[in-house]
Amino acid sequence: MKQLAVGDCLWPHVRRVMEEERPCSVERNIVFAVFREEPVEEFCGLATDHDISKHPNWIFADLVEHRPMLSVAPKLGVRKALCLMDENQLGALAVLNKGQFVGVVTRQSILEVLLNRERLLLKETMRLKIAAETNHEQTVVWVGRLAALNDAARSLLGVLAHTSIENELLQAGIDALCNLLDARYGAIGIVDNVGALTEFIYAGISDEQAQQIGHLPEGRGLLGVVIEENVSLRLADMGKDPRSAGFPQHHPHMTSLLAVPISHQGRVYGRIYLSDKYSGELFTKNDEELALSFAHSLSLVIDNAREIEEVKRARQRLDYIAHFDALTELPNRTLLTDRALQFIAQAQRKHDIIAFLFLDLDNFKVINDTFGHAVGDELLRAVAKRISGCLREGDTPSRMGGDEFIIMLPNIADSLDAAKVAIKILHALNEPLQVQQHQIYSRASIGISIYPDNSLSFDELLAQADSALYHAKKLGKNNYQFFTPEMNSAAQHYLKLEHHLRQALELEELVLHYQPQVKIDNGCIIGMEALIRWHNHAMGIVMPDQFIGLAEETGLIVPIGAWVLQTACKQARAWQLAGMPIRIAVNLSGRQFHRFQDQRQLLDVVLDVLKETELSPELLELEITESILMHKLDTTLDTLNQIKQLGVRISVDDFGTGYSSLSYLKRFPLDTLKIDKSFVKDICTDANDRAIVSAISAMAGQLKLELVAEGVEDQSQLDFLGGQQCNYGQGYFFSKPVPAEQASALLRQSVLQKQ
Ligand SMILES: Nc1nc2c(ncn2[C@@H]2O[C@@H]3COP(=O)(O)O[C@H]4[C@@H](O)[C@H](n5cnc6c(=O)[nH]c(N)nc65)O[C@@H]4COP(=O)(O)O[C@H]3[C@H]2O)c(=O)[nH]1
Repeated sequence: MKQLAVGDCLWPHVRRVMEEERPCSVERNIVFAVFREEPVEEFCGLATDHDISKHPNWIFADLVEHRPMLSVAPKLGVRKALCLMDENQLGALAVLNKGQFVGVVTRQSILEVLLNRERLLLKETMRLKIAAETNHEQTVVWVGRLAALNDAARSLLGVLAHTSIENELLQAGIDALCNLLDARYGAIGIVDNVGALTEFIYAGISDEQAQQIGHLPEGRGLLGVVIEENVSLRLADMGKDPRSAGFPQHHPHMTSLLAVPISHQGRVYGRIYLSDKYSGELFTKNDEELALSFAHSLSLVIDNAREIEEVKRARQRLDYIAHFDALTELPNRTLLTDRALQFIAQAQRKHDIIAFLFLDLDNFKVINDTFGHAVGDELLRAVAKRISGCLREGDTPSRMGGDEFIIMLPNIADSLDAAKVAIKILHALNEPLQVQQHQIYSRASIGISIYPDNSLSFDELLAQADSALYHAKKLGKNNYQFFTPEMNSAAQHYLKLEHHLRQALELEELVLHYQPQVKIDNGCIIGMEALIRWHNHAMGIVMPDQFIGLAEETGLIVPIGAWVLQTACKQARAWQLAGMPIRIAVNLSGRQFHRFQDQRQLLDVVLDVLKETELSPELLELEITESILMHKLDTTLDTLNQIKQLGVRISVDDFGTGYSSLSYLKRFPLDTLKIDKSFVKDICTDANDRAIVSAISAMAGQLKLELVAEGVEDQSQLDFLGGQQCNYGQGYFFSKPVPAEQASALLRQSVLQKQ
């Protein structure tokens, strides 16, 4: 027979993943082939379910990094591959052909192919046996074949002896043995150190029967004798043997029995039994030898597997000690360094930002001296927990020793995010910790460095975070500092803004200004856009561009947005009652829209406001951006349709600057497009802008959408727009956004002009 090569034994359960992915739910026996994006899908290693269960928080890049990168060619013989796996304590090897990933070979995939081969050989032998009964000459051939079969079985078992024990393999083993010896029933039972049955692999009986039999304690009946006395039994009618009393009653009736212990050097690991040949013949001495040979190999497998298990556990322990801090169970400096170097390498390609926070407790020495080391240790554990509770899943908190912790935040949007995490940690540590019977305040200081702004080198970044920490301590402790003064002042400004914005609604610092939207051919006002202004007592007037983003990030956009809607509708209702019914346009930002939408609130808020202010729905226009439309398409469409059904108008703001998919214009229930002011600005000098505005005008005309040109500042722009199918304009040429009173005056004037 042809020698088996690894290419013939590829494992079918292989999943391709990218190195930055994080394993989620892991099915047993899946092997992950890990690739990196550049150079084009380069194979970088394997990760198994075992690796993942050892390090559940690692991304694939971490897992691959800590596993020997071994690969074999498809033509390599299976024995060599098995030796390689044993030598390196690996359950799977990558198969590469000229550097290209072909697949994965595992112990089990090799053994399954071997067993299949054996089954084929067995079938062939049976065929020959039948032939031999009719043709005497064939007997010689059959004997030769049987010897070959025994050889094959031995070599298979020899291989088995080098592998770990797997239920599927035991199943294949008992099936092959039953076939080989023509037995109706058979089972392998493995017991643990205290004699309890841990595995029960059977053939010829139902699962239900097996369940009842498999749960019975060992040490009873004939099979108990085999284990307790470490002897084989070969009986013509087991019912006649008085020792069979207590044999599992749920088993189908058995007459002849062959039972052998699975033992090695006096230690019994279990037993194999076979019973009732189909032919009605009794088990022979030869049968017993074959079963014993199988049992012997199996005992080597189990012996080996238990030893490997012990070594593995010891290795895992060592691995853990090498990478984790024993006191807090956080990663230690070694693991942090490993991860940081990986993230930095990745960040170089992806232009990510990484923050390193160096944290040191402000009063640890005093606490240690006052309450003793046991309390100190417990405090450090509690602090580690508090720090971890402030972080996201991908962040790495680590302990350097003493009361020093380093926290790595990969993938932050900007350095301000690091400041926010630092504040969160400081707040968390400002709450007292209950350690034994003591309530302890353990405040901290934090120094922050940022990759790549401060440095590209990990060592330098740590030194910078340390020096920032020193600065924070000098400034009076319980605070954080960046390595550079610019970052500190940017963070301070941002936090000041946030602090004030949180109070802006309550202190009634927000007001709306209104900017007219004008019909180009007669100059009459047809609507007003509500634009928010913030008059802060300390900072003066703050424009929306400076704080809407912050409001979105902090979630303050929800109450602020509701206030804008309410105030604008109230004003529009007042104008309606004063005989000047015009449309009021209110901006909805992306976060505001989707945050509302997630909570199924947007529709409710609009309904409530319309009810409360009694404004006619057709006088309200919600301005949304193209990006809102492109996000969560289906739910967005639903929400907009519901809003539309109320009679409220919908317009697309800053049209032309967002995603250029035009298909949504047809799908969504839109009324108005607002051409972005950047196109209008150079309309008289830039032929491209002119072409864009003409195209948008023609398209809006075809789709029966109203068109408003934003940012109209002079007559020449207006003249050009007048020549297009653009009926409405908005901009400084007509009026800047003005407070409500001035807007009312403009409206009255417009009404008079109309009359
Ligand atoms: N250069 C120039 N600019 C003109 C002209 N005419 C109007 N503008 C300005 O262009 C902006 C138009 O508003 P937007 O595109 O909705 O852009 C708005 C909108 O996206 C957002 N915003 C304003 N108020 C709110 C609000 O209540 N809620 C939300 N979510 N966003 C708002 O802030 C952005 C900026 O608002 P503002 O600073 O008021 O700036 C306004 C307006 O003052 C002109 O002729 N030339």
